[in-house]
Amino acid sequence: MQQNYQSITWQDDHLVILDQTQLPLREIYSDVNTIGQVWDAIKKLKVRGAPAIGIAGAYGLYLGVRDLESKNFTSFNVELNRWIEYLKSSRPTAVNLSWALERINQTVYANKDKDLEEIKEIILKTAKTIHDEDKRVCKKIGENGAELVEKGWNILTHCNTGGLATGAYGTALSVILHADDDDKDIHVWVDETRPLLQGARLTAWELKQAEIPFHMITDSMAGSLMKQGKVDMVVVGADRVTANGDTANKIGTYSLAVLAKENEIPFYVALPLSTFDLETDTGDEIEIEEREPEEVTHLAKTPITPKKTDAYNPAFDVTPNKYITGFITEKGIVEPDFKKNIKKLFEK
Ligand SMILES: CSC[C@H]1O[C@H](OP(=O)(O)O)[C@H](O)[C@@H]1O
Repeated sequence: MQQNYQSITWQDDHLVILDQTQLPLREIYSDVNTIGQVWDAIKKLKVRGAPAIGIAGAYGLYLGVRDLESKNFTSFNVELNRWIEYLKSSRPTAVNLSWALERINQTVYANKDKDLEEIKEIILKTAKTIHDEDKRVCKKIGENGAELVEKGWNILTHCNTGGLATGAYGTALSVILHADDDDKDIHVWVDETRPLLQGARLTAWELKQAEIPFHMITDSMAGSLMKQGKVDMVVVGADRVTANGDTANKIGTYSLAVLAKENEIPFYVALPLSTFDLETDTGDEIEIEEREPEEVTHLAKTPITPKKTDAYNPAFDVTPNKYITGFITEKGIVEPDFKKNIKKLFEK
């Protein structure tokens, strides 16, 4: 299976990103040369999707320290951690950003006695490793998840969780890509995913590229399709899964999970281990990003409400673990007891 596009590429001495705000109408690749441009790209969802945000943040940290002329490691480390907090402020919910930055921070500290220029190169090398690992991990997630899919199934998915949202292949969409590759003759119901329409704009674009049959639906149609027996499986991505399996994901995911339970439809969350947050016990503690009301009151910058209309715009919601059938990871399928079995994923 070939994906002939990359959401993020490191090219010589800078990042090149596929600007996801321009898809599906325009495929615009932009050069990103500074940490500020990385912060802006993440904030404006030019780069988006939990794993892709982590990868971009890792390269962004290198761009932030590359030209530092610190007197010693201590002053270098102060600047490094200042940039880590800066990058984290771009979007708080997806744990992959803080996971990637913390991994680099720990690698730097383990090499603190090295020459500062060598440490900078180690930061870039670690960013590239995180990027390459994500590609392999997402392929494995797809292979593991495809085994759950039966021939002829109709699969419903939400938001965008494909190669655009990761290093390659994706998470939930990787399951769909690999099920199709295994000749499972699937069909996909693609939630448009208001307000930013990641489903309509990005998942539709990726499924067209993969030549996988799908129908676009409005978010409000999902329940009725389930009730009619037209959905065999729901698979979504995640931005942060806590130690007990509570899952933060794109707004609208909770409603899908409740509807799936009501209609006895398997509901799976596909994610890399880097999206689990074992430091957080339950979903009640997850910070949910609130975005500008204009994303709700406007469509493609055209107002769809009367002037000065107030709007509430949480980017994510939290699905309690009781609504989740299982987690599809690169290490296999995780089933309840989630607290126990998620912990086992991380045991050596
Ligand atoms: C594999 S991407 C995970 C996750 O990220 C998306 O959010 P956003 O488009 O705001 O970055 C969505 O929640 C996906 O499920």
